[in-house]
Amino acid sequence: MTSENRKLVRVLNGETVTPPPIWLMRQAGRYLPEYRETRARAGSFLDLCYSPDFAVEVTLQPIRRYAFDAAILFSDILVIPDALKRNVRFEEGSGPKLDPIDVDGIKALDGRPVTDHLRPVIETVARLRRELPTETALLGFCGAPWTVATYMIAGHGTPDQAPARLFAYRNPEVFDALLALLAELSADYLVAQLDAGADAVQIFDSWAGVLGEDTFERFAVAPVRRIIDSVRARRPDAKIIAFAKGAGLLLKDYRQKTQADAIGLDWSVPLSFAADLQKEGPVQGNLDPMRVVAGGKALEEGIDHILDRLGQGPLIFNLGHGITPQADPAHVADLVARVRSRV
Ligand SMILES: Cc1c2[nH]c(c1CCC(=O)O)Cc1[nH]c(c(CCC(=O)O)c1C)Cc1[nH]c(c(CCC(=O)O)c1C)Cc1[nH]c(c(C)c1CCC(=O)O)C2
Repeated sequence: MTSENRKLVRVLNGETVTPPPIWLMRQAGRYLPEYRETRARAGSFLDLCYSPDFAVEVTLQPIRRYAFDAAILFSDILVIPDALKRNVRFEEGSGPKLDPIDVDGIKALDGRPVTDHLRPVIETVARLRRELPTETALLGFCGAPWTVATYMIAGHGTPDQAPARLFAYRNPEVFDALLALLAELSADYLVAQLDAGADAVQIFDSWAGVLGEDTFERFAVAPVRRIIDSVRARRPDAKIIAFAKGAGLLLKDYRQKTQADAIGLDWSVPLSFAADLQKEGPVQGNLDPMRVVAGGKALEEGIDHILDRLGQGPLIFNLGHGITPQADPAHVADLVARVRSRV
């Protein structure tokens, strides 16, 4: 089967596919016992990301169980800061840690080694395309510059990204230079993933929701547009999903301003607004991950609301954010069965 016949790609081309293709953000992860088992064998989380054998294995695990319509490359958005020598590590239970960067550190950043550093990830993409069922789409991804920058500045996750917001107000030019560098490196990285066999790529702006109107334009929209323009200058047919979590009303012209093919929606986006956004093109989302933890009626109602409101147009069924470790794998099977039983 060729790329354009895979269901996810058909939707990205504007087609309404019934039932809609489904995949879940973080579908390879700690809710699966087989993931926890492989993770324990691999060593550190980054060892897992940089070992094509292990990364291929964990990417395939949720496909074997649920036959999702897309596999997402197993890696992390923080491999770019890791390639920039920010000493990224993942400590059990406390999230990612990096060496925080300051003005001088940003001025000294050297992006040249990034491509070499990320070669194992590109190898994983190539192997996945060979090993996946032919009907399964393969998604690559990167973090959006704003979201990646928030971790680089603070050195860890924060509830509101206050350190990055403050840094950006105090050092606007240096901050713009950081976003521009991250955009350029991310575009090269996405082109490499597409060339290795990814059918489409997703740009994760998980922290877009802490921005105001003008900073959303400068820090979220402009750098994502820069990535997309740079990728399309080289790969005009590249299919791109942009996910700006928490952006609310600012999603209104996000697709048009970034030129993304599809936009990802978190669960706080009202379905009436989502239906308006869908008139302009494909949308992806937006089930509350807690409904998958709860299961039963809460899960069924959430699925049905989305399919009732968005099922008549181009839709990629997904969660509104990543699946959590507490999710019961049996509830995921229920979710997939219910989406697929709708005609
Ligand atoms: C912000 C962000 C990160 N990473 C990512 C984002 C954007 C999406 C989002 O908002 O969730 C993206 C990501 N991270 C991971 C993937 C793999 C593909 C997939 O979706 O299955 C993807 C696409 C694996 C992962 N990335 C991480 C895990 C868990 C680590 C482990 O196994 O110990 C996985 C499976 C670690 C990670 N990585 C990151 C954090 C904050 C954490 C710790 C929080 C947590 O533990 O859930 C940074």
